[in-house]
Amino acid sequence: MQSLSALYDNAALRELEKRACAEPDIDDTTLMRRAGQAAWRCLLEHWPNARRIVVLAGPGNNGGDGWVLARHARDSGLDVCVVHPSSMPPRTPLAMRMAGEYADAGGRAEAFSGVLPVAEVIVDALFGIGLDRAPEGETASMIAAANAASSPILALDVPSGIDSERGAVPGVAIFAAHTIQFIAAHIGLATGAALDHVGSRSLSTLDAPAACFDGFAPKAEVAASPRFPRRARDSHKGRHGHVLAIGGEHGYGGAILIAAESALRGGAGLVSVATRAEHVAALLTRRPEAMGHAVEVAVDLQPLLEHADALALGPGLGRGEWSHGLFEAALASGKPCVVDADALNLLAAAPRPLPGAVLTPHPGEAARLLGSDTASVQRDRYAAAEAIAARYGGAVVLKGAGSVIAAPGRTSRVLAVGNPGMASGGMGDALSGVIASLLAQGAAPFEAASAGAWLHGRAGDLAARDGEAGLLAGDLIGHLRAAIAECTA
Ligand SMILES: NC(=O)C1=CN([C@@H]2O[C@H](COP(=O)(O)OP(=O)(O)OC[C@H]3O[C@@H](n4cnc5c(N)ncnc54)[C@H](OP(=O)(O)O)[C@@H]3O)[C@@H](O)[C@H]2O)[C@@H](O)CC1
Ligand SMILES: [K+]
Repeated sequence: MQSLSALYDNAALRELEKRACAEPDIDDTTLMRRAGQAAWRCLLEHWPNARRIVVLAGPGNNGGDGWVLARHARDSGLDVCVVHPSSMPPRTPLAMRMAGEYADAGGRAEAFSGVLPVAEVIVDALFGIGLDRAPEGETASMIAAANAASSPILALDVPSGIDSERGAVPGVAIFAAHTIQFIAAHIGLATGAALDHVGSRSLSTLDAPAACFDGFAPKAEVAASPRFPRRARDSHKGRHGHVLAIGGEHGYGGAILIAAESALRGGAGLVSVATRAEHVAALLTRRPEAMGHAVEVAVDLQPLLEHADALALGPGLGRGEWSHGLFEAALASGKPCVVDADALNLLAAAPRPLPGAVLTPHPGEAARLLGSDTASVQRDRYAAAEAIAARYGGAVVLKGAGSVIAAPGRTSRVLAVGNPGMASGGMGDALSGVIASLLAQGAAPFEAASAGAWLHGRAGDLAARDGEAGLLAGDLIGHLRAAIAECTA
């Protein structure tokens, strides 16, 4: 049974289409008819009162789906106009056939003249998985005109202009109210810039037989909510792990405080903090449950490392001599470790394999780890996360809309929780804390990364019920306990 959680790339979708067409009672025409009909049903479900619709039809089979929908809408008595680029009439045999059937039935179609007819719903069937470059000229104008109209847009398969494999938006792209995907969910619609364009999402499998999916692992999957066992009645703090948070250079005390508090709310039995002496009093005032230790030289870290089960290394760490010393001592301990913030920058400058670690870069830090640039990371977030995992050996959480979690030999996961209110200072420190907390409680790096990122996003969503703008890391941390409770058997 296919779901929106199993994500496929375009090669897989094309192969699935081929396999479906090899079934005795299915051919490519059947699939396109089913796609157009499923899209028509979807339109009716979302906009049952629409009387006038405009269908933007591109040259390929995505356009073909649009012509089928237009025919159904017309047969049902709606006022329908199909608009196609004047320079790009239907080009594939299937699209030509569906356009012909629509015309034979007396349907209205016109070449784009610069303005779109007025409509209550616009159907976007310009480009689907076949988009291979940024739309330009006339097609870019059609997309801009559709976005500028006040009508909601139903996108067929992919909002036109989106790279359905990578989530990137190379130029202009449709802002859909809803996107109905065909056969299987597209990996690129779950992360990055695409998220602002897809609207709500649904999937029609076009009744492709389940056997078509045999031997086909998804390229990625949407991270499911983690499951935690209920705590034993005779539990004690020694059973729930000891986190050591390391960071807080002069002038950067807030980050390490947030990481420590988040590690406590993530369920760790004990949390120690190794930081500059000036931050200890503030830490203990804010969170007396944490144990603050003034560490002025790396050697002071040794006894603390010995007692720790996992480390949160990097929040406010800085990049000076003190920072280097703590960074090297922490990694030399071989303890499970979250490497974040300045520790990622130190790692980028002195790369080494860290198989037991969880790296939590934002796109800028990811670019430094890969020796590339932020735009390249964002152009293919899956590839970037997987490349970091391959290069450094541990688990990776590439932060940003639709955070991607990767590790060598594992199917990548993408988060469907979280919200833009979380774009504020301290959120990354809170993520480090909760992942370190799970590492300390015994989770393996990939599971700690995935479960920690999910809890962080879910707590952010709970906090955002009071509004997104102005949401603070401290507000999110206040909801971690509830998020964990939701996931506890
Ligand atoms: N997979 C399945 O199982 C099923 C798939 N189905 C449907 O088929 C869709 C895939 O169809 P598709 O392969 O014909 O590609 P599609 O997205 O229509 O575009 C290709 C055309 O656009 C052109 N073109 C590309 N980029 C451009 C640009 N920026 N600017 C201008 N032109 C550009 C490109 O031209 P070219 O690059 O050759 O110049 C080519 O002509 C899929 O998304 C789904 O809706 C369903 O019907 C049934 C089941
Ligand atoms: K489309």
